[in-house]
Amino acid sequence: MTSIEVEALTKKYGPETVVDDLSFTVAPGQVTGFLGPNGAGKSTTMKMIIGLAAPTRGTVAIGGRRYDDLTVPLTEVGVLLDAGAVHGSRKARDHLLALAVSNGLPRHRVDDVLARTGLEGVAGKRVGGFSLGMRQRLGIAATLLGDPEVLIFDEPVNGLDPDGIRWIRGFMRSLAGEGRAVLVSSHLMSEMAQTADHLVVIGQGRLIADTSMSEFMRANGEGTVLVRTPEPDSFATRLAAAGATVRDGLESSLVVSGMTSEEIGKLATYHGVTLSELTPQQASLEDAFMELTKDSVEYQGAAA
Ligand SMILES: Nc1ncnc2c1ncn2[C@@H]1O[C@H](COP(=O)(O)OP(=O)(O)OP(=O)(O)O)[C@@H](O)[C@H]1O
Repeated sequence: MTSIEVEALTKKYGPETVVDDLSFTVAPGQVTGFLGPNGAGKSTTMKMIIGLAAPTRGTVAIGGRRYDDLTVPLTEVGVLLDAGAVHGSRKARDHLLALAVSNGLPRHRVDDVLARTGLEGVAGKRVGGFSLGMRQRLGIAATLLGDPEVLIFDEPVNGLDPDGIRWIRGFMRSLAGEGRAVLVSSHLMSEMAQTADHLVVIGQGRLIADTSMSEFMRANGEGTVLVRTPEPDSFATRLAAAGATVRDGLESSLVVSGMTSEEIGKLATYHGVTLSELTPQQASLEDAFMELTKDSVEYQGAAA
C-alpha cells in the first residue's frame, strides 16, 4: 500500500509564491480530490510530486521515496497531465507499445490496459481521429501500463460529455477500490462530490481544507427546509425558540436550518399552525466550495 506524502511544499516563480507551505497525504484505497479555483496551484503541486518542477522548499515522498529515486516510475506512479499530448498520427496500440517497450514493461500489458479502458475496438486506429473522451481513455490506459499503486490525474474530466465524465468517475472509484492511491484535481466541486472520498482544497497555493468528503458534506451540505405559512413571523419565533436558525426566503417564505422537515411539521401541529409548504432543500456543495475559496478568488480578481 503506497501513499503520497506532501510536506511543507513551496514553489516560487520569481517573487510569486504559487504553492505555499502545503502539506497533505494521499492515502491508498481512496480517491483524493484536489480542489481549488483556477490558478490555485494544483498543476504546479502535481508537477512537483512527479519531479517535473523543483520545489523551492519542502518534500514529496511516494511510498517513502522521491519520484526521481523510483527505478521504473511507470510501475509505481501513473500520471495523466495532458491527454492531448499524444501524437495524432500514432495508432493507439502503437502509442502504448512504445511506452511499454521504452519502460521495459511486458508487451501483454498493452492488451491488458486496452481491455481495461474499453479501447480494444479502436486499438488499430489513429489517435488523431479520437474524440476527447477516447483520448482521455488512452491517457488513462497509459497510466496503468506499469500497474502502479499511485495514480495522479490533472483535471481528467475537463471538456468531456456526461458519458465520458461518468465513465471516468466510475473508473477512479474502481482504481481506489483496488487499493490504489488516486489523486484527482478539479476546479469544480460538483465533479468531486460523487467521486472523492477525501478532499484537499487549496486557494492561492495554501491549504484551505483537508477533510473526508463525508465530513465536508456533514459540515456544508446540511439541507435547509423551505416553509410557507400564513403566519410567518410568529412561526419563525417558535422555530427559533425550538433551536432552529431561520431566515426570510422569497415571497414571505422561511428558510429553516437546524431542524428536519419532520420536526418542523410536528412543531407546527403542536402549535396549531397551518403550513402551506414544507420542502427540504439540498444545499449545494458547489456553494460551500465557492464560499470556502472566495477570498482567494477575489484576491486574484483584484490582482489581475
Ligand atoms: N512556469 C511558470 N512560471 C511562472 N508562473 C507559473 C508557472 N507555472 C504556473 N505559474 C503560475 O502559478 C499559478 C498556479 O498555477 P497552476 O497551473 O499550478 O494552478 P492550477 O490550480 O492548476 O490552475 P488551473 O486549474 O487554471 O490549471 C498561476 O498563477 C500560474 O500563472
